[in-house]
Amino acid sequence: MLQVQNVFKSYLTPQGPLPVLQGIDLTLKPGSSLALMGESGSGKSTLLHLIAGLDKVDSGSISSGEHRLDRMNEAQLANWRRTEIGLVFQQYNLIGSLRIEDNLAFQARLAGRHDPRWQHHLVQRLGLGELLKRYPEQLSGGQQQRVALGRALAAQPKLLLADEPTGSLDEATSDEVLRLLLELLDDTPTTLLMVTHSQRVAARLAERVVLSSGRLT
Ligand SMILES: Nc1ncnc2c1ncn2[C@@H]1O[C@H](COP(=O)(O)OP(=O)(O)OP(=O)(O)O)[C@@H](O)[C@H]1O
Repeated sequence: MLQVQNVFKSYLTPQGPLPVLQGIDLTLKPGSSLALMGESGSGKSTLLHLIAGLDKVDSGSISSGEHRLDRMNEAQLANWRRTEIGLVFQQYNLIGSLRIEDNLAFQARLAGRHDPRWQHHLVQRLGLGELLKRYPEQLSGGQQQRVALGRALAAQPKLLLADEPTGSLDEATSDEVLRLLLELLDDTPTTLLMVTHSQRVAARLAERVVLSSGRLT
């Protein structure tokens, strides 16, 4: 279970501190799925980055079991990202110099959890079997995003953080990618936190929260 408690975060700007998160409370149960919505600039990516351990809170706590992210040093945060977090972005972020099969295995290898049988299962479920020897630039956007999902899930993360994962896809492709993701998550204890601007996408997840004026509603 991931718990965010009373989290505040500001950025320093030339005009002074810009308060972005002003008392965020959030609980993510294992296996749950939550859509994080809110206007552009409301702080959705900021919150995702804090949970991913890519940035630090000003105050408040983020905890997962006995792990306290807000008390981790850089090496511990790097380990948190490597072993517990799967990240998926709007722009796929595959490694251009690696074939699809090696992109898929990349994070699982880093996490020390490469499991050929689980990867094979993901390849089958995501329909990537014909594409394994290709490079990312030889794939469509929807295909690349399926690889990015496979890469994130291959490492069997506790938490999958997805920042507008269907934002670059047309409606039909977006629906297909989301369907595959939700089906795959049914087979795992992985929790999904997804930033989306789309009500259609948000409606497919179990829960929805909106970030506004630094707070969740
Ligand atoms: N590194 C930074 N330094 C200064 N200000 C920042 C930084 N990162 C983000 N901000 C500001 O913090 C606010 C929240 O940004 P954030 O990217 O979290 O919003 P968002 O809700 O994800 O937006 P979008 O939907 O447009 O992606 C914005 O006003 C943004 O300009």
